[in-house]
Amino acid sequence: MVDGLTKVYGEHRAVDDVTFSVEPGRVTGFLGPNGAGKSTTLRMLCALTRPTSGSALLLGRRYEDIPNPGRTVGVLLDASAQHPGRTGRESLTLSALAMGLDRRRVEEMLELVGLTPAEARRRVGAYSLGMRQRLGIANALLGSPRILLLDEPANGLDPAGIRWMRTLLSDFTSAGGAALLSSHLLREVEVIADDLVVIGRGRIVATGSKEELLATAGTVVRSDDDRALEQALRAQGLEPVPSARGGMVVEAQPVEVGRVAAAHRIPLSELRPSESGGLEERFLELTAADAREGVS
Ligand SMILES: Nc1ncnc2c1ncn2[C@@H]1O[C@H](COP(=O)(O)OP(=O)(O)OP(=O)(O)O)[C@@H](O)[C@H]1O
Repeated sequence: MVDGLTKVYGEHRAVDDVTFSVEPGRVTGFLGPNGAGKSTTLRMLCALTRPTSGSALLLGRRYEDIPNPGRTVGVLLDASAQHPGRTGRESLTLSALAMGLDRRRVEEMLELVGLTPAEARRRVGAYSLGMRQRLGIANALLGSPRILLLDEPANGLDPAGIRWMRTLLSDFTSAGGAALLSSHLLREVEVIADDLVVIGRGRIVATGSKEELLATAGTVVRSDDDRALEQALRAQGLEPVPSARGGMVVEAQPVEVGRVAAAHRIPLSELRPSESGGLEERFLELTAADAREGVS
């Protein structure tokens, strides 16, 4: 779906050779720290930003080549961008008319996202962020699309709202839909997504099923001299990644890491399998280097 996608702003590679696909029947979480390139990627997918190179296809076609795109792909990029002067119902009705849909669909969607008739009569300008997100999701689902692209849809939702969204998306994917949703919060995505695409500084850092990424065996190691240990590990062909919590993470068994440290007489203060911290630890490790470089 996204192949070699790149967006360069001046000298800055906001999205750098990004390749991934979103499978039907699955919710794919697009995870990365602020500024990682998530929104730019989503904007390129729906033709709001022109790629510098690479391609972004939806069911084999570019967004701009899809006739009546709302019936193929539902998009929510910025819930706050909805017209503040219109009521929720007006906003959905206009979209329904533009897509050639029956007005009854508007009522169905209002009900689906839990906006009451009284709320639907209020102007969007008076909505809370959570209500705007619900309205935005209703808008995205209006045309019964097969693909959903949602940028930070859980923003503004409380924990109950996030559970609601999980159910909604799981109904969508059970019917064969493919959903891509971005988030900078691992906790949100962990609850909702089946697959993960992790991005940092415009580049893909990891992709796979949530379980796969959780299960990736690794070792957390900390020593008196991390620099020397890092060099020793690299000399063995290993690739230690500095951890956000100090020390480093290595894709190898603890015993293997321990042997390298012993051979170089480097005292260790910590040596353990990394799975314990789950995806969070992995996310922090994967993005630690990006975050640090971003600060300097
Ligand atoms: N129109 C633009 N002109 C110049 N730089 C841009 C433009 N749009 C985005 N960028 C830069 O591209 C990088 C990626 O931004 P993007 O909004 O895609 O990140 P993000 O992962 O969605 O983060 P956030 O969650 O903060 O929105 C950032 O460094 C941003 O400053």
